[in-house]
Amino acid sequence: MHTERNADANHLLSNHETNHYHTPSASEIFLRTFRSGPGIPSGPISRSKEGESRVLVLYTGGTIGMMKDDKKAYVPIPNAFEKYIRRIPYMHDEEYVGTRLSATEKSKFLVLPEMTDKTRVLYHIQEYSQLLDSSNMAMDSWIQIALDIQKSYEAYDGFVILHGTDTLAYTASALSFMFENLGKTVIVTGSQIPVFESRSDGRDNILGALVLAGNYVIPEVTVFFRNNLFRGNRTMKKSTDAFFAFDSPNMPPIAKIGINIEVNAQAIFRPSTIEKFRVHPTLNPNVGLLRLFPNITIQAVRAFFQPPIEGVVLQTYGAGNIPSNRIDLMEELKAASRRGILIINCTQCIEGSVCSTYETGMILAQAGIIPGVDMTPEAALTKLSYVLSKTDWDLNTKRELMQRNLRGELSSGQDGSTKPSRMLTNYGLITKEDQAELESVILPACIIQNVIEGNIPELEDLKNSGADFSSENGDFRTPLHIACCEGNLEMVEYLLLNGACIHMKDRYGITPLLDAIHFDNHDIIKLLMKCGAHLPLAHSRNVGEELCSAAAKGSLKRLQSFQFAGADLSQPDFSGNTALHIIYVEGARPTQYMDCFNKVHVSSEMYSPKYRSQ
Ligand SMILES: NC(=O)C[C@H](N)C(=O)O
Repeated sequence: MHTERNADANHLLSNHETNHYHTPSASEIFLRTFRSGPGIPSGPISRSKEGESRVLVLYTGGTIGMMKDDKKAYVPIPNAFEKYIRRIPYMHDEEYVGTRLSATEKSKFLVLPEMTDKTRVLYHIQEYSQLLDSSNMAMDSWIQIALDIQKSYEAYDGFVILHGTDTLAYTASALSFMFENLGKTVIVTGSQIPVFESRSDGRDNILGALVLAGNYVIPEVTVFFRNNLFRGNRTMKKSTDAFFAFDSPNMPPIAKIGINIEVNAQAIFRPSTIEKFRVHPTLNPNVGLLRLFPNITIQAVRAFFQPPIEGVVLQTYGAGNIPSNRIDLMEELKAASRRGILIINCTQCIEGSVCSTYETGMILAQAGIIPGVDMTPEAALTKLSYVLSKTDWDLNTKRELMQRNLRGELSSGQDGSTKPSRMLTNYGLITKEDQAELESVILPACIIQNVIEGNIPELEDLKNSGADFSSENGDFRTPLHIACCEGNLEMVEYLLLNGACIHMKDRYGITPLLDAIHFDNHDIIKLLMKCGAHLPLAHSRNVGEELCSAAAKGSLKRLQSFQFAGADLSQPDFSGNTALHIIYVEGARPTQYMDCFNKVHVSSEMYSPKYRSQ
């Protein structure tokens, strides 16, 4: 859109090309620097990050690990997958393991070789005792996967689920609902040809999934297939034999792997609550998918709506239409809805949404059938199963939630368009091209500046312009890192409610929680803990060092910071001393610190000089 200001800016720019005496304005400097300045690469830049990330791979079965049995049919083979992967040099760096990992870690972890990506990805493959073709998987399998991730949630940075492709879209959709307040990356992948065969898509799929899960915080259940990362509850299996077997027809991929990894930050479904991650471990099995077809008999429909059914996804024609001349059918649907059965209207088309454009669609909405918008049948069915299993929600709440966008599974009416921020407009940078080129450079810097200044109204404006509050600066530091150092509790709360991820690490492996600890911002530490922040496990030795150093300096405040962050205060430093030893040696009265240590088992041994001298 051209406005007067924009016209001014263009005028200034064209003037500049002809007028040598013109002094460039700030907007021109921005444009010249970032639009065509030398040395500005066109794609994302690879930056290296210190340290390692840990990914848990849950291997549930599927073609990826199958071989042919004596009847020449593919079946999953136990205890073969990891052995095979360990022998592939691009999947496992034996040398690194030999020199860097402890004896117990060596047998547990595989490690990806050094790449241009940010961290070394260590991964542990947990093979299920009963490997399944995904056609044999059902709700109990989804619950088991969810609980396994919950059990290991704090020990890993990200999760990869190896799964058969046939029912993968159901599993990914179900997990997306069962994971409440998810803060880490969960990727489901599989393959069309087993990894053991020379021409397999499985090796690339697992490699890509590991690189993404180990380097990016994408707090969603996603599906990685053939270089594309899709939102899990938007996916469907679209091909029985192509390597490009999955697609998300109503949503572009969240990330694409090519020479560069391109993550579409705008597409990520960000957190907007201050709550800890938890798993909702039950699902209601009394749900079904009913696909209409011309001449469907009323007996078939009636049989479908018999108890114990509680929820039905009705797959209708086109934009959500049903034969309006079938009075018997409409009466049956109305009666079922009156009995409290939730009926969701989803299209049989692969792409698009249901709406009330036609009389044949409008009658369904009028009969109390819930519009499923653009949900896939897999998403609608698993969402129904999740919603119906909530015992503390009444029927109206369940009806309402089926229409609400819970995990990015349906388009909520906003077209995703953004308006230019006041800041860019003030500089006259308001054309679409200006925005696109500059937002990746200017918006993150503006966010950080406003975070430092505590300017929430300005951040609101930037948010409406599409600013991403999880964006990283050159050192991978996010607005939340900065706010935690600044000690502005209100700002931290604002960021957490508006898409900031608590688990993002900067170049040196520092999380926002560690920043809040280093600045002894106790209220912020408590708020982050409420949101599910935790100390990185790989940091435990350093925590011992820091505790001892705090004790040596007599910093009760720092010890309390670690206490509020859930640290084990009896953790030793590299020489085996604990903070309590140091306090004792320094001659401070231990009672002064007792409030901090009351949860620590203080044995007389821990005080003894004998222990200290070891
Ligand atoms: N490609 C595959 O993984 C198909 C297999 N039948 C499964 O779903 O387990």
